[in-house]
Amino acid sequence: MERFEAEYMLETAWPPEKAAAVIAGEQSSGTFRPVPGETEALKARSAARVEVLEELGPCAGPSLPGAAGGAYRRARLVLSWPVANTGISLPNVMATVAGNLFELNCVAGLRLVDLRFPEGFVAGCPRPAFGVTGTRALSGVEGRPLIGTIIKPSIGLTAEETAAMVDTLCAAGIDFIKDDELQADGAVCPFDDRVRAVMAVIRAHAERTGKAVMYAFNLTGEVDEMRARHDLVLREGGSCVMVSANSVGLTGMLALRRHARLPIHLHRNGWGYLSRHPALGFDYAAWSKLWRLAGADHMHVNGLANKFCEGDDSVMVSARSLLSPLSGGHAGVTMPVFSSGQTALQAHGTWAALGTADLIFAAGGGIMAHPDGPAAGVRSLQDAWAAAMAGVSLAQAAKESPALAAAVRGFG
Ligand SMILES: O=C(O)[C@H](O)COP(=O)(O)O
Ligand SMILES: [Mg+2]
Repeated sequence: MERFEAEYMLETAWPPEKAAAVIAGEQSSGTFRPVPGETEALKARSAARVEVLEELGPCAGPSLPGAAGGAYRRARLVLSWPVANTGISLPNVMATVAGNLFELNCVAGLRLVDLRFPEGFVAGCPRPAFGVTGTRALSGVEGRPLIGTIIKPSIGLTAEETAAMVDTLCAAGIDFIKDDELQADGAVCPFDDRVRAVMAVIRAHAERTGKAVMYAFNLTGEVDEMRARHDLVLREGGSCVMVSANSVGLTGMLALRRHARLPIHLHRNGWGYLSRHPALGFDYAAWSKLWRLAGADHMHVNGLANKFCEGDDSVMVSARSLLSPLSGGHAGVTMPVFSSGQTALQAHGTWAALGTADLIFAAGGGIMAHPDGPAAGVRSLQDAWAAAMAGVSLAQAAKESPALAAAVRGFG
């Protein structure tokens, strides 16, 4: 019988084998007491199995409140479940691998670090329809990152003001623009008005230059709303939609994916409550796999020297995980979106650390707050990336690019 696996970092004061057995029981056929129907035959059919339990040594602990007391230690724990328990159902996999187990009192810390699915499960999920290749084809950008921005101020601009900003950005040669996650369908800038106003500008530039800038419209909402908003973007000639993962959940994402004819740009806002404590929640590689299986074409990974708490190494591990195949038979690559406090100053480091140009590099403040204005902001990012990929240092490139020189002065 095919099984899927979840790997955890477990912290407990209980004997680890006992804690592992309780977690496995709680997440499959068991509960706090044996119950009459829990026969050996049923357990053989449906119980979770402890595949690996490797003690990693003592720790100060407890990392989390409310845990049973004693001498705390850490262990690497791999559990498996029969696919028959959930079927090919990502919402139910989520309840299984990341459900009640986090609040068991034998758990002093628990972090989901990886998920592994059999080929048949991966094949049965929708997966990204566009990924890197499809995004490049639609945006016409090859051989370098898509240079992008987030409309700022995030919220408060009208549809017409947003379109005017898009006009400036298109004239400056930007590749990609997105709504902020706070801008969806509010009274000041209704979704439909924004799409119509922005797309008129994008189409006008495309007629002139032959290049249609990719705009990720934030359609986050209820399922019917998201479908209708997607259809409007498609009718207006748009090439991308954006959704907030944690707001719509896997079910909302799957409904959108099954309907969508455009790339889905997945914003991970809320990631902090899922990951910020190192002994709780998810590693990005595990969490993002569920969204990749659900069909995310682009996913956020922060960026080097970002404005949040995440360190550079973690950012790069996340980005590389998106570019790694989902399984032997299905690449399902999702394009990493570097966004959060990015400016022209992080291009060299990003290129050196990632070693591929298959990314979207999105700077909101880094373009809008450029000392010489948004058009110079776009230019500074273009010049920084061209220099980085040509092996020209930032200092050298800044001598030849006034926009880059101003970025170094303004953001350095
Ligand atoms: O939604 C995003 O990605 C952020 O708002 C990034 O904005 P910033 O580039 O100004 O940090
Ligand atoms: Mg934002």
